[in-house]
Amino acid sequence: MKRIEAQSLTREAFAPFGDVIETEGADSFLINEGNCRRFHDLARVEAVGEGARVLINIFRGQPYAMPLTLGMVERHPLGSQAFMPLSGRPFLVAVCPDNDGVPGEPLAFITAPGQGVNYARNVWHAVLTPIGQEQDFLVIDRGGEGNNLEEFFFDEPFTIHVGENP
Ligand SMILES: NC(=O)N[C@@H](O)C(=O)O
Ligand code: NI
Repeated sequence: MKRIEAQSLTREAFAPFGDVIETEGADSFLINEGNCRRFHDLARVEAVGEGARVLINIFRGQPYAMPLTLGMVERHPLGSQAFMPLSGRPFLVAVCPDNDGVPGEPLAFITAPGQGVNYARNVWHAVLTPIGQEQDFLVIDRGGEGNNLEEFFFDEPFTIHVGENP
């Protein structure tokens, strides 16, 4: 199996796949008479198709063994999908470029505490991947009519490593 090393998550590196949700480097301004700072417009939410609406969910994810064996990625053709952890633990993110409907080699990222991600519509990604213990996430994605899930199974899985010396 081909080995993939997870890299630290940055807005720049993740930009082709969506948004990094974090306060660091974000536009912000004071509201509520100066008692609150609004970190503004952090990610682009998309919800298209018949009856499309934006859903706010909480996902309670179970941890995956590391290194991760990645055999399948998925995408949502009708909407974006954002994952914001409700605790400070890092989690694993994996995305793939699209080559005419077929995912290319994955890129893997380890989040820093306080970072979340928003997968842009139709971006190939691994399912929610907590590390080490159960973790809750606020998830914003698309509801409505139609099929919003496309899965791709790799002929040969990848192994994704976090923080090891290659
Ligand atoms: N299926 C579902 O709602 N979750 C996945 O889309 C995922 O990205 O974890
Ligand atoms: Ni998804």
